[in-house]
Amino acid sequence: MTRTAKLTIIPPGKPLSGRAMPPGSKSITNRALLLAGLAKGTSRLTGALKSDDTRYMAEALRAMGVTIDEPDDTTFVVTGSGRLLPPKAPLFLGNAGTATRFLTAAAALVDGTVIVDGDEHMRKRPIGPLVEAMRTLGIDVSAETGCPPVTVKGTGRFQADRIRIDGGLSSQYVSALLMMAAGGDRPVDIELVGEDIGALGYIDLTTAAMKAFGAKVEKTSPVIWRVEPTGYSAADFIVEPDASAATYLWAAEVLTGGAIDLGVPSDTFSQPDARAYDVIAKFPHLPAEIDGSQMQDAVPTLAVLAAFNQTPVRFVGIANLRVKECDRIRALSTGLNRIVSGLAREEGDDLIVESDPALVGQHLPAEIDSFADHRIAMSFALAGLKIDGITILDPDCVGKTFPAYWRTLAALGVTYQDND
Ligand SMILES: O=C(O)C1=C[C@@H](OP(=O)(O)O)[C@@H](O)[C@H](O)C1
Ligand SMILES: C=C(OP(=O)(O)O)C(=O)O
Repeated sequence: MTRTAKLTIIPPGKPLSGRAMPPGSKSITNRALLLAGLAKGTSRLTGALKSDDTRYMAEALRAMGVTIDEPDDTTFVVTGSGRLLPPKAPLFLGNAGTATRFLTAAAALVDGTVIVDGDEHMRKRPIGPLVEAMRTLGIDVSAETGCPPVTVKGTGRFQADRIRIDGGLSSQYVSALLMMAAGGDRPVDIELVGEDIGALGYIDLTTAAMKAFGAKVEKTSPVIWRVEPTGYSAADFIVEPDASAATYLWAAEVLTGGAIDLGVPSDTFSQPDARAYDVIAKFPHLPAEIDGSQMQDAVPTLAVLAAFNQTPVRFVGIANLRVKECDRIRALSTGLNRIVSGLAREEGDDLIVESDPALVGQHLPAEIDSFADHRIAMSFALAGLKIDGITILDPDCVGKTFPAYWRTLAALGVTYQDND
């Protein structure tokens, strides 16, 4: 299939209203796929996301002997043998952080060699802290550059009472070790070390998914989780809609003064990004400072929204946005300044957005580089709802987590000029 090079958004000139469902959660789908793959028996995952990131996870599990059927667009039927087998070739995981980090740790449960690799973007995303933590358990694992590819020469077992991990760069390292730990042969304490961790809510998602697949995990202190060596049992599991995807729809609603029914109340999500709802609801009076540390994937949405706010907004607690699919702080400041020079600036790892409500209705032709990052493409599309001339480069990159994004906006009344 050929990729669309660019897409220009035509401001709808009216409130966006109607029904628009976000897809299933990427974070929860990739946890459930792995846990179902580690279990013995058949699990049925419904409401799941089918996108690049979850396809990479499913393909990797198939390469390790798991049977995965896909009876419809939102269901995976996963049959595991209780063991992952060594794959014949390196696992290629694109730029899926969850799949890459989770499978690196799970590879320790394989008796044989697993090479975990990704695309050129993933090969720049750090995995050193996870690799180091695994090494302290005597697992033979190496990542020459501190980023993928990672080679794990597992024996199917590991010896550990305690694993210390710094989750400052990515909470996914912690989630990966927690999910691995239930496959051990004695109880393990996973202890967070280091100053800070990105969204702790992702750890809660992990422990909730583990419990749904029969694991016993308990938080014994603010920084320690005890995992019992239960392994996993097959389960039927419902994946909730994706809260990060929901942020674009919530923002589209307030920006256009519309009424979009997502089919799911904002307070029923268990994912960290649902916190963004209350912030978005304050528009056009967003706070002067927004701490993005506990809702990181919502920051691009909030930053583009901030451009239309009554007053400037400083985003803090977002340093690890520099090691996501791209350097998101740079991508946001670059894109906003392309619309109007001076609209955003970086101060260390903070992003300051100089709001300008008068942007609305202007003709400001700007080509926005997505940097192959779905969230940059999806958030700048919001600017195109109010400014004439916004063109998103590489719009197909939304396929990472929200393949129906452009169609979803179209169903609400947004039209495009296809530049190809
Ligand atoms: O655990 C997860 O599902 C995720 C954790 C976050 O990443 P980091 O932990 O790397 O910050 C988030 O940005 C990512 O989209 C999904
Ligand atoms: C950071 C993200 O993804 P991941 O780390 O799972 O690649 C994201 O989806 O915004």
